[in-house]
Amino acid sequence: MQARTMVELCGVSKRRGAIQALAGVDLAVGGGEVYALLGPNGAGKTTAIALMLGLLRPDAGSVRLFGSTPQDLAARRRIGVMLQSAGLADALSVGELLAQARSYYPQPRSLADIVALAGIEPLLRQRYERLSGGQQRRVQFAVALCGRPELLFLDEPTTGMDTESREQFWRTIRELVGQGCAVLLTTHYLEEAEALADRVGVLAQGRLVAEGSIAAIRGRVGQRQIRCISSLSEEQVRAWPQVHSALREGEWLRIVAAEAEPVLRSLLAADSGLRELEVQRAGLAEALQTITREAA
Ligand SMILES: Nc1ncnc2c1ncn2[C@@H]1O[C@H](COP(=O)(O)OP(=O)(O)OP(=O)(O)O)[C@@H](O)[C@H]1O
Repeated sequence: MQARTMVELCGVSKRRGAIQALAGVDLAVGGGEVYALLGPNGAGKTTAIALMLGLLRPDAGSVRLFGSTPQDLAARRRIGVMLQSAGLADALSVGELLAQARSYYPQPRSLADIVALAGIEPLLRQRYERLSGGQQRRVQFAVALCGRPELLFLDEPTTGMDTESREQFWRTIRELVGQGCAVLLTTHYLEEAEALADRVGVLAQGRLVAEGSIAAIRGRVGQRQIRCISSLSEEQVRAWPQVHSALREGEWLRIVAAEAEPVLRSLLAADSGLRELEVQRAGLAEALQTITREAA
């Protein structure tokens, strides 16, 4: 449990139609923390957010938002939300949308600050429905910032944004986090999780199957990939301790091993003609694939 818990799911289960969308999930986001919820399509990420926002109620377990129920108005005033479906009034201009969103809060963020943080100055007079998908995402972000949220929910926030917009978005998130804002983020862009998240939770088929820092998640899959040009046979290498697999691709030998060093020693001792030796850690993508495959 984090200090100053902002939102938490305790033993939460939720069915959606015939699907067990979440099963016994415990998860908490602490003050000033960026928590990235990752997992394949249908893993339950959006369902988890909908429960935290009080849009759905759990079948079992409990949901707390700032220590209250998510339906509590005072708790809801402390959050900002950017969902996959925005539900903004299409025919309004961006300026009108922001005026409307700011009017919901007793002490809204200034328009100038919102516009600068979201980078939407050139869009203010345009009608929302005429904006591109990436521009609409930026406006949705601006709307989420209107109430000076202490906790931001961002469900796949940068889908459709170009590289520059995405990087500006990341800089803004870091600035807000620097001011003490916490973030619950879902994303399919692993570089986004790597750029922003203090902690990662991995959902697979409704269960939280791994949780920790990016380094810890990567470390759960401690495998090393070794690549070299060698005349050794796959069979010979496979017989060595620590080696999970060895595969020949033309003159290249590709080895996956639990630990690199003993395999490297054996390779160098067995093949004096060995060249182009490369060793890599499993990346976050490989780690997530392995974790979700093992969970299945
Ligand atoms: N309204 C609904 N009615 C029935 N089943 C639903 C409904 N919404 C979601 N589901 C099912 O619940 C499961 C979890 O869906 P959810 O949207 O939470 O996944 P997700 O991890 O957010 O996926 P994605 O990465 O595609 O956004 C899926 O199997 C989905 O088909």
